[in-house]
Amino acid sequence: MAEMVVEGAVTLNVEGAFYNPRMRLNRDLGVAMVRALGISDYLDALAASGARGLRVAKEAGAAAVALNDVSPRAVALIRENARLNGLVGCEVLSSNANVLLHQRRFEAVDLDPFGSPAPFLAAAARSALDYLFITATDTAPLCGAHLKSGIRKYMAVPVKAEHHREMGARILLGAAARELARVDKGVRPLLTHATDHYVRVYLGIAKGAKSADRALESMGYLEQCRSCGLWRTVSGVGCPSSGKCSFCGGRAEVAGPLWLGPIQDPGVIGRALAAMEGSAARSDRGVRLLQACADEIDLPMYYDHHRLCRRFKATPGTASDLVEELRSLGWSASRTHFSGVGVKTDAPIEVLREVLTAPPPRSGARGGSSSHGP
Ligand SMILES: C[S@@+](CC[C@H](N)C(=O)[O-])C[C@H]1O[C@@H](n2cnc3c(N)ncnc32)[C@H](O)[C@@H]1O
Ligand SMILES: [Zn+2]
Repeated sequence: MAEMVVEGAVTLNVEGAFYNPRMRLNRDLGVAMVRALGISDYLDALAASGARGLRVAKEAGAAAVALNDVSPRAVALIRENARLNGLVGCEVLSSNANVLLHQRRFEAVDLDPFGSPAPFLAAAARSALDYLFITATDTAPLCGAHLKSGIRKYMAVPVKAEHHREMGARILLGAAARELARVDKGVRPLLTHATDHYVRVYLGIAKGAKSADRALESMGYLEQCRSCGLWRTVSGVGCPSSGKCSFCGGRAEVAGPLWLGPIQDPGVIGRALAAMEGSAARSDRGVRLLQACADEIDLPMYYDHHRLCRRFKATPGTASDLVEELRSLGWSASRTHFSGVGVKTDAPIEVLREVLTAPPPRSGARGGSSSHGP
C-alpha cells in the first residue's frame, strides 16, 4: 500500500518508513545549504524514506548522492522513491551507518537520527571530508533538562538556564569539534539553529592537526549564576571556577566543555538565502530563520528579556527596545533566533540593569554620553 507525500520537488511513498512532515523546514534548509556550498558528493547516512537525500539530488543538483538505512523496508522505499523521481543515479546502501562511515569517505555527511547523533559522531568525523551536518532531537539531554543523559551522550555538563537552546547547540558543537579533533580535523560552524524540537548544525571541516588545535581553542566553559543569571565564559581546557557570582554573590554553576567560538557564517548563510529564494521549496519561515541567524551577533548566549525585567523589577518594554537602547549606548546587541524574547549583547549585566531600571522616558539615555560604553 502506498502513502504518498509531495515535498519540495519530490514525490515520496512513505508507507512503513519514518517520515516527519514537521522536519520539512530542516530539509528545506539542508537543500539550500548543499546548493550554497556547491557540494557534489553527499551521504544521507540515516535516510528512512529518502526524503532528504533525494531532495538534495533533485533540488541541489549534487552529482553523487548516496542514501543509506539499516532497515530493509526503508531501503526498499528509497529505491522505489528514487525510481519514482527519475533519480536512478543515486546510490542506495543498506549498512549499519557506523560500518559504512568507517569504510568510506564522503565530501559531505548528513546525520539525521532518531534522538541523539552521539552514537554516530566518531564514525562520521572520520568519514566526512569537507562538511558534516548534524540534527539532534534529544534536546532535553543537550539543554540540561536530563543532566545525566547529557553527560553520558556528550561528555559535557549542560546547565539548565534561560539560554538553554543555545546551551544545547554549543554542547553539540563542542562534542562534534572534539570528535573531529581526534582525527586531526578542525571545525568551522557555518549555520547553527535550534528550531521546534531539534538542534541542527552545519560544519565546515579543515584537515590537519593544526586546524584541529585551532578549533579546540574555541572550546571552554560557562559559569552560570543561579540567582541573577549572569554568566561568564572561560576558554581553554581547565575551568578555574570560583563557584560564586561576581555580580550578586550567588551560587555559580559550570557548564561544559562547550563550543564558545562563532556559530554562524553570514557569507555562507547569505548564499543559502539566495538559494532558497530562488527555489521551488522557498518557505517564508526558512527565509526568516536564515536571515535571523545571519543577523544575530555571534557571541555566546543570550538573556531572556522577561526574566531580566523580573529580576531587576523593571517595567517591561520590548526586547527590541532593549536592543536599540544598548546599541545607542555603543554596545553590540541583537535579537536571536534562539528565542523570541532573547537579547544577545556584549554589555555587562550592570549596564542591562541600569538601562532597564532607568526612569522613563528611557529614550533620555540615548545620545551616547554613558560612562559604560565599550
Ligand atoms: C529519523 S529517521 C531519518 C529521517 C530522514 N533523514 C528524513 O529526513 O526523513 C532515522 C533513520 O535511521 C535509521 N537507522 C537507525 N539506526 C541506524 C543505523 N545504525 N544505521 C543505519 N540506519 C539506521 C532508521 O531505520 C531510520 O529510518
Ligand atoms: Zn549572580
